[in-house]
Amino acid sequence: MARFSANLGFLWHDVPLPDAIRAAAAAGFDAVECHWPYDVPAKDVAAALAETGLSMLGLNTRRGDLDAGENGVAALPNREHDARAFIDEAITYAVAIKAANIHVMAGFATGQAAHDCFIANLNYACTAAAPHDITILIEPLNHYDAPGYFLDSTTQAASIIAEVGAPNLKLMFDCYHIQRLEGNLTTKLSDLLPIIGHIQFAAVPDRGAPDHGEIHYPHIYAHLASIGYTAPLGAEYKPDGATDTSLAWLHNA
Ligand SMILES: O=C(O)[C@@H](O)C(=O)CO
Ligand SMILES: [Mg+2]
Repeated sequence: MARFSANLGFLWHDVPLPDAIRAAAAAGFDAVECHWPYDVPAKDVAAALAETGLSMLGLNTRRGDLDAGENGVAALPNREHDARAFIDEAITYAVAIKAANIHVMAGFATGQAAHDCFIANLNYACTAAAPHDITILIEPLNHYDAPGYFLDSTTQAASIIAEVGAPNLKLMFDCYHIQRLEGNLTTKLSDLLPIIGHIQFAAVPDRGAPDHGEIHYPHIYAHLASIGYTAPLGAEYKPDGATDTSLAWLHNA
């Protein structure tokens, strides 16, 4: 039977993070994950996790200058100082709340200099994270929602993971983004299984609850079980209204 992690960047995003953790536990999720928890003291998040018994699976590095529309800086040449400060900050926070994964956000960039910069920053992140048993994740984002994002295919992600060659660098396979970019989810999940560190999902194309749209998720759950993937799947969707009224898919899974 599939297990699920509530992505609190989208689910219960309207309540403080510790309360969102409690809500996810009450709803029956097996774990939680978040985007950018940095405004909340780590001790408050750790206390809610201890109280509920849930694990925080992951968090993201900061995006950078939001007013300037940044969406990560790790592939931005000449921003190494910020990229590494964000990586250090994410590791410190992840250690405090015992989070297993950090998604290092690449940003809007293209070309060889961006590639070289991303590789160097990922090397830095993997080396710094390894003593804490933290895995670094990279996530291709679809170019409808995030046009110009540096990482936009599974082929590119697999090639970067091979080039860095660190055992703690893995792919965040977000079924929503990969369906919009490439499709062929069943085969891609099998082929990429050795480098997958975490899986997320949502309906396509509206990014709503995973109970409608062009992906039949019960097939994906069964396929993942058949290939031995048993980690919680990250429900990273945008509820149409209150999160609590969007959970029929969870109770029917
Ligand atoms: O899919 C997403 O957008 C997220 O997983 C994320 O980390 C923020 O861009
Ligand atoms: Mg995602």
